[in-house]
Amino acid sequence: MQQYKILAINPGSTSTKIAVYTNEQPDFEQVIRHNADELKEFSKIIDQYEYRRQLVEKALIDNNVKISELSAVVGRGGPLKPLASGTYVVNDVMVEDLKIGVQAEHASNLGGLLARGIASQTGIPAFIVDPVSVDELEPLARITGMPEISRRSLFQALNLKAVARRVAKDLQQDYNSLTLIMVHLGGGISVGVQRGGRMIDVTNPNDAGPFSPERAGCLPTHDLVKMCFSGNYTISDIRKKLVGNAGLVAHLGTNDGREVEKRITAGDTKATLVYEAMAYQVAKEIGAMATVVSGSIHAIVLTGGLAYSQMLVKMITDRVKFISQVLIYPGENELQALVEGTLRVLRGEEQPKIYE
Ligand SMILES: Nc1ncnc2c1ncn2[C@@H]1O[C@H](COP(=O)(O)OP(=O)(O)O)[C@@H](O)[C@H]1O
Ligand SMILES: CCCC(=O)OP(=O)(O)O
Repeated sequence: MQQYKILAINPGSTSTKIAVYTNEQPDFEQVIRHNADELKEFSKIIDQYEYRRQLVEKALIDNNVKISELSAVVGRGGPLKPLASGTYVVNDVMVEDLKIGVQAEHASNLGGLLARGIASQTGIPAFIVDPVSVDELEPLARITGMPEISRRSLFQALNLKAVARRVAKDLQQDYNSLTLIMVHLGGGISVGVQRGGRMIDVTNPNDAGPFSPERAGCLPTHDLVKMCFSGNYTISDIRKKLVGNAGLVAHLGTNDGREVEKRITAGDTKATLVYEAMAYQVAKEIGAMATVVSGSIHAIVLTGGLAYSQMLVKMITDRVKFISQVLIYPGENELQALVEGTLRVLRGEEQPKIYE
């Protein structure tokens, strides 16, 4: 079998996760942490490019990997224009959109740029896989009660698509024949319904659905508008109150599910109420997504870091198990998903897509 060596890069707000795989086998995985003081000097996320590139290249040297040995480099894709699921070549048009943050500023915009920057040194291909702007929404799912505002498809597509493939394999079913409710339980939470290989409805973790460890989720609109016009907050304050300083962080001062569970076990009633409320909102959204496909579902799938939590998983499962079986795939496995998407293209199992 041909051997492919692939560097995968997943930039997050406080870390850059990297891995080198030979085919499906990891040679090494490393989390490079960026402390808040180091990041403070960059006014925009995009300005961190050079700083993060140098750290990735140092990690390759530390792990005895030469760029010249690599077959391809792949990065997590950011909020680009709405696009179909798949593996994309990082081309000039994409580079421009990643630089300007065409739908939003997000650390994942650095993924394609870092992949291209490193790959171009030896002329190997650079890819992204299932960026957060994968958009397969049905027309019905886009409409709101305010014609000027449509619902947008932004979610943890990379993990949810990879896990849906794994579920199909484990159930020995064709990926395109399954109807699944897919739930990413991470720092942000998204709940979607995938039918025929397409995520036909999904909540954007940054402005809808359940609250999460660090995001506010769906809010009563009038109260939010009143807060925005109160004169007490800048736009940046409000953004932080919605994403970053919201959810468990706002209620309990931590974004760590393990810490919350320690408090619950020690008898902290506030922690219990807030954690249960988060599970309640996730379950309610799963119920809503079940109506999208009239209840005809093969499985509800829970994934992401919080799916490691037996306590949270039980709280959710107790409320939704009447709908369908609940399958648990803990972790976010994004580096592996990037490598899998790249291998499908290098092996000719899938055509690479071109971003326009
Ligand atoms: N064993 C566990 N029990 C409870 N919570 C956990 C556990 N492992 C991870 N988490 C929580 O999962 C969340 C992070 O999930 P993850 O999918 O890694 O998020 P993201 O990639 O969005 O930052 C954090 O709140 C973390 O505390
Ligand atoms: C922008 C939507 C996807 C998202 O929220 O991803 P993270 O949870 O990784 O920030």
